[in-house]
This record gives sequence, C-alpha cells and structure tokens, in this order.
Amino acid sequence: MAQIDIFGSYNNVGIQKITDGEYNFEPNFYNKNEADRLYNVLLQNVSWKQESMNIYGKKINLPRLTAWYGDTEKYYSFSGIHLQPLPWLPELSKIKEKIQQFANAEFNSVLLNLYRNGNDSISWHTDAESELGINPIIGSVNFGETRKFQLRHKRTNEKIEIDLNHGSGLVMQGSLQHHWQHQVPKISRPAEQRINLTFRFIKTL
Ligand SMILES: O=C(O)CCC(=O)C(=O)O
Ligand SMILES: [Fe+2]
Repeated sequence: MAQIDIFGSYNNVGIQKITDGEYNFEPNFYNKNEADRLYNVLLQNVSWKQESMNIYGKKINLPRLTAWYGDTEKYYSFSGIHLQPLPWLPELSKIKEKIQQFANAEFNSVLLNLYRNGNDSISWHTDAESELGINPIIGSVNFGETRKFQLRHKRTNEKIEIDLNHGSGLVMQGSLQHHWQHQVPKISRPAEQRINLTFRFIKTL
C-alpha cells in the first residue's frame, strides 16, 4: 500500500473498517449551497464561548471557541469542564435529524467547535467519557475551512488522516473510541474559520 507520509489511507470515503473500530466518511454530506448557508447561520447564531481549563492551578483558554446544545435535562463534562446544554436551535435540530439518519443512531446533544484560524486546534483525546457508554457513536459535521482529522491507535500507533472538508459528515463507531485517539492539529498556512459539530448520545445519569 502506498504511503504518502506516516498517516494511512487518504482515499477513505464510505464505511471503513479499521483495526478495533470503524468510521463512515461522506465528503458531500451537504451540497455546497446548503453548507454555505449553514456555515453562516451557525457562525452568527451559535452562542460561542471561550472556555478555559484549570491545569496545575493555572487558567488556560481552550484553543478554540465552543458551544453546547442538547436536550435540556442532559448534563455533560469534558476535560474538567461542566456544561449545561443550551436548548436546540432550529437549524441544529435539522442537522441532528440528518446525521441521525446517516449514522442510523439517535443523538441528544451536540458539542460545537469554532476553529478561528490555523492556530486553533484540539489535541489527542478520545470521546469515551463514561456518560457516553460503551462503544459510543459520534456524528461529526463540518463547515468552513478543510482541516486534517487524525486518528492514532493507542496500542499500535497506527495513524489515519481524513481531510474534513466543508459540508462533510463523519461517523465514528464500533470500539473506535476505546482504541483510537483523535486530534485536529494546528497548521501554519493561513486558514479560514472552521465549524465542527459532534453529535453524541448522553445516557441519563
Ligand atoms: O473538530 C473536529 O473535527 C473534532 C472535534 C472533537 O474531537 C471533539 O469535539 O471532541
Ligand atoms: Fe473528540
């Protein structure tokens, strides 16, 4: 298999069964017009916040803006941040319906990330918080700048890279969250803003 660099497979559209997990990538989840419209609606109407983390007593801003929407009785925490979801915006509910169909799964909340430029990022982590249960299904939708989404197997260090383009949809499922970490690294080239939505199902606590 031809390897361009340390990351595997660039040609990874559709359902991909990988070591210890699977994902489904659809670059044309939304057409250009619809993606353009949703990008603008979300940029303007989502309540973007600068959240911070406490690391060894120091307040560190996350390198991106975030927002959290969902069924209002759900509570969620990640990286030590406790959030109470905002009630669904109409456009977010519509995106939820569409990604539910694609993922063949139900979601009750969405975490949104706004990467303002190439300096914004999310570092290696899993979405395997206990509230999400065993083998969580995560539905991701992307607007704006194309950014690299990287997966890294925790044991074998195997790596996969997916370009998450404007209007794309990605579902991570199976045991993927337990065996693979993912990240969106910083880039040095000039970059426009990017909006990512990750839909999740949080079990009632
Ligand atoms: O921006 C992305 O594509 C990934 C975001 C992510 O991993 C997360 O919010 O947990
Ligand atoms: Fe994640």
